[in-house]
Amino acid sequence: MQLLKVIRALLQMVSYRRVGLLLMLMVLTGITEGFGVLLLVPLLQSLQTNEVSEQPQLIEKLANFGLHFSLTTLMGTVLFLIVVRVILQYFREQMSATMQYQLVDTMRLKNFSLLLNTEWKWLAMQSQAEQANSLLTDINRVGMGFHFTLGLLASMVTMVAYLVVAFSLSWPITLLAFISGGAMLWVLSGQRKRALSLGHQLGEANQAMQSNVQQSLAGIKLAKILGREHAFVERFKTIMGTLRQQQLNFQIDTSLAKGLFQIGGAMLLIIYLFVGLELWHLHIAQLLTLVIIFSRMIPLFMSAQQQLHHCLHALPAFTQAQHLQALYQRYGEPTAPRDSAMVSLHRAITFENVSFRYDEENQDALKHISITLRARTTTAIIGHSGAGKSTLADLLMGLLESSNGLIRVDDTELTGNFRHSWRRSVAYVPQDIFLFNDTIRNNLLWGNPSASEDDLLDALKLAAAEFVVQLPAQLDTQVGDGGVRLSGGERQRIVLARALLKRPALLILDEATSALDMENESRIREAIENLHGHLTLVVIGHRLPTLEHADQVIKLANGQVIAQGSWQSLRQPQSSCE
Ligand SMILES: Nc1ncnc2c1ncn2[C@@H]1O[C@H](COP(=O)(O)OP(=O)(O)OP(=O)(O)O)[C@@H](O)[C@H]1O
Repeated sequence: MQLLKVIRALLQMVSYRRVGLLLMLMVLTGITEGFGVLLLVPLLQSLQTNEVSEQPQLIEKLANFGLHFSLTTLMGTVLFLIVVRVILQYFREQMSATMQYQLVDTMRLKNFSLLLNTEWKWLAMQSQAEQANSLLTDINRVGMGFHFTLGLLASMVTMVAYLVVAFSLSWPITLLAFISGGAMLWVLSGQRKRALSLGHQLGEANQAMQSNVQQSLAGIKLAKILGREHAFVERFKTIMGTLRQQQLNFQIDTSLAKGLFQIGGAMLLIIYLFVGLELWHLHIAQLLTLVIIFSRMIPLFMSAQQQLHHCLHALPAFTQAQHLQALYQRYGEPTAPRDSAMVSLHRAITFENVSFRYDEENQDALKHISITLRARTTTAIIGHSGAGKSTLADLLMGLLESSNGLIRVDDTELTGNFRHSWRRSVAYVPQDIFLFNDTIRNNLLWGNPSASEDDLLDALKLAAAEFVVQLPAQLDTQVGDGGVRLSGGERQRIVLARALLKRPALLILDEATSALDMENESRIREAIENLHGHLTLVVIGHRLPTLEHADQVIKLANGQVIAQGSWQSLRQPQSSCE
């Protein structure tokens, strides 16, 4: 029942016209297959007697329409039908594959877009491995499941064609075959349930593998330093073993079902032959054709059984993808207007008694914050780890929405659709530098695709990153994966240049100098000084080289503002920072 619902949902995702056309191709293939087999009766008779004598009812009916079969026309027609069937099958398979990829792309694109549109508050707490596994592995499994579903449909249509022909030859034997085949399916129903549960287990094992690979890659440097590579390899081996065992279990289960079906099928064929010849005294040509039909139906039945196994196996992957899709929709933001204009900041950003809490179980991460950040001034936010600095930055950017209190950009409340427009007008240099494995030029253009060569060079200069023009390939230097070919300080300055290219109304530098040596720190300080007075700047950190230049310093502790003012006023002994 669940499978039928899923098939309906899947078919809705691909074009109905294609589904209709595919079904038509399946039916046509079934008809040519059935008719070709039916012609075997007179063909077998003629081989025995050298003339076409007694014919099946269906063929006799065709004779009423003036269609007569001689031995040569019979042979020619059988051959013609085989060719037609092969051509139809070719188109059917092409179409199934196209539909499978169309489905995978549609699901993947939809889930990926919805994921990107979720509220940061929710997204920040999700497992990245789970999302990656669903987008990559699970949706691929759904595609495979869909492929097998279409195969199952095709097998069923062909079986119906065979059954019609078999009924027209001898309905009692066909009924017997139908009932015994059904009984065999019933006997194997336990195996189908096992396929479903193996599907669940395989999904979990895949996710564990994905998460392990991601974590190992992220921690590879640390593992090398600590000499713990073997620990990663051992963990990888354990998860790989589990995954392999799940796959093997499924394979064993499928082979077992296949073997049982083959033995059962052979036994049934012998029973049909005996009953047909001894009890119902059927004509040998009819009986032979029936045997041909049933012996073709047995592998068809078997592959239908296996296709059903594969469909059931893919079912949990579909359920998981749908479950995540529902979550993405539930925690989605209102759709961002694509062409919303950049917002300018003229007077100030104000927080009025703002509090924020990540979830009900936790305490407020920020409590009763009332601050003002005047346009084109520099504000430094300081405080110990966990004080709430990054949360405050996320609220400033409109990434998070306050749980209580009001945030205003000039006179506009930072809520609803305005949050999207505001986010586009803000630039952010995070603690964890993010660079694409591409050239410096393309990394910069990501900040502003329409920037000219001069804009790029100006931004690099402002960010104290002129070193780029000294490089042999200059802007076309490849930065490597995550920017590994550059030093930490160089990466940070390129990211700063990229942020500046956007010409933001507000620029936030989060721990911009935390990992830098003295020389690089002074370069960043130089960059920040360059920017002072040109745009609204917020600098966050534990240790700040720019405090003297900040127009105001806000000190946070336990989510509250405990001191606020100029650097000089905060340097008094009772309010010392760091
Ligand atoms: N995604 C999250 N889910 C739940 N709680 C969070 C989340 N992010 C931060 N917190 C909590 O909010 C509080 C403030 O964290 P925040 O990251 O803003 O501090 P911070 O001052 O930026 O710290 P650091 O300097 O270490 O980055 C902390 O108690 C932290 O545990």
